[in-house]
Amino acid sequence: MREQLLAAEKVKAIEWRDGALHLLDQRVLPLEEVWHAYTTAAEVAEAIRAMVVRGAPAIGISAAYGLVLGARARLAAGGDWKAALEEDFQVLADSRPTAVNLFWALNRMRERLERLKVEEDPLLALEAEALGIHQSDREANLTMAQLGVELIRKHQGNLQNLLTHCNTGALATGGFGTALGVIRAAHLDGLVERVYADETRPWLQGSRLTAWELANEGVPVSLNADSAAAHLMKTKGITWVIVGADRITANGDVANKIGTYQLAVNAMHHGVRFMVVAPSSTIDMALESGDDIPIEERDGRELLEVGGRPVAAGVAAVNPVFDVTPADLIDFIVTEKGVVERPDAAKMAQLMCRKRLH
Ligand SMILES: CSC[C@@H](O)[C@@H](O)C(=O)COP(=O)(O)O
Repeated sequence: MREQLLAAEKVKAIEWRDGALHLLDQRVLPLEEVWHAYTTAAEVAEAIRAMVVRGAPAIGISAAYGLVLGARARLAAGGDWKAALEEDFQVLADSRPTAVNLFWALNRMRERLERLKVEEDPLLALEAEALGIHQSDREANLTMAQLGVELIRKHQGNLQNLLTHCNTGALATGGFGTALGVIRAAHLDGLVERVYADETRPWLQGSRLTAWELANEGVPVSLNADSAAAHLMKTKGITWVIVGADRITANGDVANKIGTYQLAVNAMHHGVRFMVVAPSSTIDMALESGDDIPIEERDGRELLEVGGRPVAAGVAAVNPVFDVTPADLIDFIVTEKGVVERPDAAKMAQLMCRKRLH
């Protein structure tokens, strides 16, 4: 199946070429396909903050390349370039708070920096590390897609109606996708009747990105208002909710796009299985539980305006863009190291001791 999945890898959102980071602008999809080139760490940080690039793994990969750009400028400036590079680490780390992949990738870059030997070219070494982070995410996607499909096949063999939230596909990762990777692979395996894609207010990752990715591949997809999910679970024979994650804590709690928590509550009520798909770079064993995860709050204008026009003038808005699903509402966490069923602290610790499966 791996070969089949590789052949199906079409859309890319991140490219490193000619010494620059090229990002497909996710703010204007699907109406326009616009690429921007970035040549400084500060520009990459701003692209992450403004959500030109988004999705936990994609943010981490972009930050790693951003650090390479920072190192290039600091080396050219001479002097104590490693000390000066700390500013770039900081500006990239400050771009978004919730997805731990960002900090994981920056830590990996820092570790590589600390391991530099005198005879090594620092820039080549850091570039190789960033490329390695990108490639390993791509491979993790393929492994998770296979594991997720096996789970679906094991639990129900016939055609499935699946529901997903936000965008977790090629646009959000270095390769095939996490949750959407499982869904795409399930479709290739002939297991999908229909995918219900939550529109994912307020930023509309579902309408603008997930529906686009699935429609491009001929996957039968229907877009629905987020608030329709419980009704659809009751009336449309949905068997799985499949979502990604931005941070998973040591006890198996999962932070993901706002609205995920209510999906999990509803899935439990309706006997619908709940699968979280995320690479181990999304797991933060330093945090005991989801209560410790910093939840990003974005500008209220995302709610108060539509296309720049006010729709609810004169009131305040509260706009947390992630929520935390408690571990006891989750049936499976699928990672490239294996699957955890009914996650808890002991099972998460065991998972993290395992090697990657491929
Ligand atoms: C593979 S992506 C997993 C998550 O990052 C995704 O579900 C999500 O919440 C993305 O949020 P976003 O605000 O679009 O960056």
